[in-house]
Amino acid sequence: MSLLPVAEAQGRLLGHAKPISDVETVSLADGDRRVLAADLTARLTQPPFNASAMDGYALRREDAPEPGAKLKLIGTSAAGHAFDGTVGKGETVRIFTGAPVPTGADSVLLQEDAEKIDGGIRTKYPIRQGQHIRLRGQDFDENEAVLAAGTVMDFTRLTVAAAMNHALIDVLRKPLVAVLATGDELLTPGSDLGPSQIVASNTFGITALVHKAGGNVLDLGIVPDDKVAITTAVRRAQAAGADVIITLGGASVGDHDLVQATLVTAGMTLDFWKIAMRPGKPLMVGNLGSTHVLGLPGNPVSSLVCALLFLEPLVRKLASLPPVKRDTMVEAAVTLASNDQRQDYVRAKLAKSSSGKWLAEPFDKQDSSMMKVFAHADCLIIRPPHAPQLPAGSPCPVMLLRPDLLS
Ligand SMILES: Nc1nc2c(c(=O)[nH]1)N[C@H]1C(S)=C(S)[C@@H](COP(=O)(O)OP(=O)(O)OC[C@H]3O[C@@H](n4cnc5c(N)ncnc54)[C@H](O)[C@@H]3O)O[C@H]1N2
Ligand code: MOO
Repeated sequence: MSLLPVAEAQGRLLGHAKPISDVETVSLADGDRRVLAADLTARLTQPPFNASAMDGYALRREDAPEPGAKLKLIGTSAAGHAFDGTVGKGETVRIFTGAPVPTGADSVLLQEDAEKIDGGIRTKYPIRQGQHIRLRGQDFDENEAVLAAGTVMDFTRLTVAAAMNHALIDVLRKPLVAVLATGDELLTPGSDLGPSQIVASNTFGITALVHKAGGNVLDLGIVPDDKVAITTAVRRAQAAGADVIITLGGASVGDHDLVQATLVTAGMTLDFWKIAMRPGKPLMVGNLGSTHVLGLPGNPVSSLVCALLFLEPLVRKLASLPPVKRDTMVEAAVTLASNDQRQDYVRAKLAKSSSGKWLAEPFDKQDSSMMKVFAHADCLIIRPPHAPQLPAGSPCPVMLLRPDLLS
């Protein structure tokens, strides 16, 4: 079987992915990073009344055409406690920020610009008609669609949703990703390991990536290299309504690599297997009905690189979230060797040069089982298939492991 180029494999996977349209209702407190399922319209006009923007005095501009006008104090309007009379000729009302502007008044004088006199105030500065008043509806009107369907909620949008008097919002259901680790050798972290046993670590990185990409995880745990056990776990995922099933390990060609055959027997249609990339060559993609199936290699670095390139964009597309921008250009800190037919993702550190340029320096050891190197890396240098040697100082494409690193 020939190896599929990375971009073609990504295109095929994402080409089949349809954004989830199921709707659920959540409280605003749970609304961060959720995607609005429908336009959100205001349930009230904001501000609901003409309100003072300052602490001072409400008055009629025509009563103070010049500094030095004397006005009689007839009452107080505070936030939550309106003055219910009318400001007449030559009168003023003490007013505080956020309080309703009383009927009759058309301007607010800052308290710093007023001199207190017996029974009232004297204005010290010229007054502009309408100054320091927030007009009713200047922010938004009742029934106005302030946030459009598809908006990703965040701190500003949650605040305006609350101001629109919504306690609950309708959002798109999050994709559910079932994660299944396979392998007789695997035990959960913290276990007492016997000879030839290792810790199953990949699930934790995959889970974090799925959460960041806007999905939920159903952890199916660890199952042995056994067709019945794998099938049982896959049926559990289907019964739970998983949108994506991730298998970890058993993706290659060994006698214990049963995942693909088991899934095909369980009804999976294989779309493609084996990608022209390093690490991650044995990646398998198929579907079980409407459920996407991604078989990731067992080697931790391979599984996480595959997850960055395939799972993260898939989950974000299903969740109607925009792709994460991870690709950028830096400079090669050292000369990079020519490449073979597999697109290489080389674990590298980023450092700023004295002239302010970002330089990528690969780690010496690149084995796809080496998690420490991956954890210390900032980026993956992308070496396209058959790339010639790249001299130190040349522009060099990288994929950032933490997208805000260079900002
Ligand atoms: N004859 C060939 N052998 C291999 C090929 C090949 O083309 N021909 N491909 C190699 C490549 S490339 C990779 S990558 C690996 C991937 O193999 P599998 O997906 O079948 O992975 P396993 O054999 O199950 O495991 C590989 C390695 O990773 C450990 N592992 C597995 N699951 C986990 C987990 N959840 N957490 C942490 N570590 C895990 C496992 O113990 C193995 O050490 O195949 C090459 N072989
Ligand atoms: O390509 Mo594998 O993914 O060597 O580690």
